[in-house]
Amino acid sequence: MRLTSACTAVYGIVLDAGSSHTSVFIYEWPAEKENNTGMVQQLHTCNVKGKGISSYYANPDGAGKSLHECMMEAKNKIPANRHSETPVYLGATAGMRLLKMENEAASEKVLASVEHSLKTYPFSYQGARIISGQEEGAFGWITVNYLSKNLNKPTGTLGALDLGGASTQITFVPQQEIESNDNSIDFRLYGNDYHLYTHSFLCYGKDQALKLSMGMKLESTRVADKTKPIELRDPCFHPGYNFTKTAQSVFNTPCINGVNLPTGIISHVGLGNWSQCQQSIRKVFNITYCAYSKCSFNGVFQPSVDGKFGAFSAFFFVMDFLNLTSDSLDGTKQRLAKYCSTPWKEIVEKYPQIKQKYLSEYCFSGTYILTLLEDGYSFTSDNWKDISFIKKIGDSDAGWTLGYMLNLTNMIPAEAQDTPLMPDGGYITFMLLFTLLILVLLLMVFIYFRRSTRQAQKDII
Ligand SMILES: Nc1ccn([C@@H]2O[C@H](COP(=O)(O)OP(=O)(O)OP(=O)(O)O)[C@@H](O)[C@H]2O)c(=O)n1
Ligand SMILES: [Ca+2]
Repeated sequence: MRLTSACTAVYGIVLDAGSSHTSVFIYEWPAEKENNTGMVQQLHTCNVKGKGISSYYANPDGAGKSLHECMMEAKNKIPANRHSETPVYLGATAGMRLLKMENEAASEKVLASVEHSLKTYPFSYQGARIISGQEEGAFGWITVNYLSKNLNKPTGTLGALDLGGASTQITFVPQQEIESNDNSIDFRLYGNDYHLYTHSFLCYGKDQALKLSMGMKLESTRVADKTKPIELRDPCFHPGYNFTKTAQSVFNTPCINGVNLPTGIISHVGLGNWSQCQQSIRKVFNITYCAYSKCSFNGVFQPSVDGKFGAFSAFFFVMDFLNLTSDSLDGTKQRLAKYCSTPWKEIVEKYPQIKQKYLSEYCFSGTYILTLLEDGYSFTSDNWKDISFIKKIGDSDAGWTLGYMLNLTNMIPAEAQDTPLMPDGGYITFMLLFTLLILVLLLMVFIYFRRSTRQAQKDII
């Protein structure tokens, strides 16, 4: 959507360099209203072709080059006279966090490549960096609350649930004390103090969770004949699904280590059994230890979920594809069970336009989402309705990028502002009309006095 107001528009660009892909977001706002909640809007978004920047670890130059088409689109969308003042930020998330863990030099080369590329465009380059999981969670929360115009009102806030390919974030204002400093973030925005709980689970995005889960299923498999493919009988894939994959393609991740995994060819065979699938997914959440009064999983403190939540990114993509964005928890389980047991052949016939790689994973992904929300975060059938699966709020995508830009451009003041710092469009119009009215009145008074003076002169004559 383009702003129609006559006042000058200001622009900002944020690149979301995710584990699975990069998106370029262009934001626009009227110069005079920058301190109001909900004023910044998404003008345009462009999906970079190909995979995320971390996939260029062996060919770092390719990472920078991959951004070209979308950056040219940005050049065309933003008026040329605003280019030099438009800030560009790139934030990389879990894919680059994992690459940094695995090969720091390679991650630096990839960042240098995107930096070099972004500096070739006529915008104001402001940096390319790996953002922390805490930032990712907190800025996602700011985005959804800014867009819902919750921030300068006394109303409750919206919790934020973000599911990516390689990590997942949960952020909300809890009722109870935050027992761990790592999970606590404080903000003062528009004169209100916010005490947030946030956690980012690296390796628990949906692509890495699939690898974890497949790895666990194979861990116990004894390989008798190394020349034969190892059979992985998987309840999370449709009956009739049968593909061979290299072990390398599945287990090439620092999220899986120290386990005795096969190296050759895997024959991945679907069983289509939802309840067994859920059982297998539960194993990726370690709930055996907790040093706090309460934990989600893997020993991470989590207070009870409270209030309403917006669940975006892959939470939305998957639940929207499965048509499960507005069911009860029980209804969701039943429909998911039916979907998982549908033969692979039928699924392929029903969705010929969707890439089979993605199509094959929706049963796993839907079950993973359900298990993460119910067993991991402790949502129940009572508060399931408090989760809204969303892509956008108004015209802007829910995600961390908008919050990140608002923060870096100092667009959210800590204190509430009663009077506008700069007169806005309405104020100027009002003052013009008021001045005009005074002038007309003065003119009328002047004409009246002249007439009555002349009449008085005539009367004397
Ligand atoms: N229309 C779409 C878009 C994406 N995906 C999938 O959703 C997952 C996560 O996508 P996204 O939220 O874009 O993750 P990233 O930002 O790339 O990953 P991360 O945040 O972990 O860095 C990926 O498996 C992707 O293939 C999907 O199923 N349907
Ligand atoms: Ca993401």
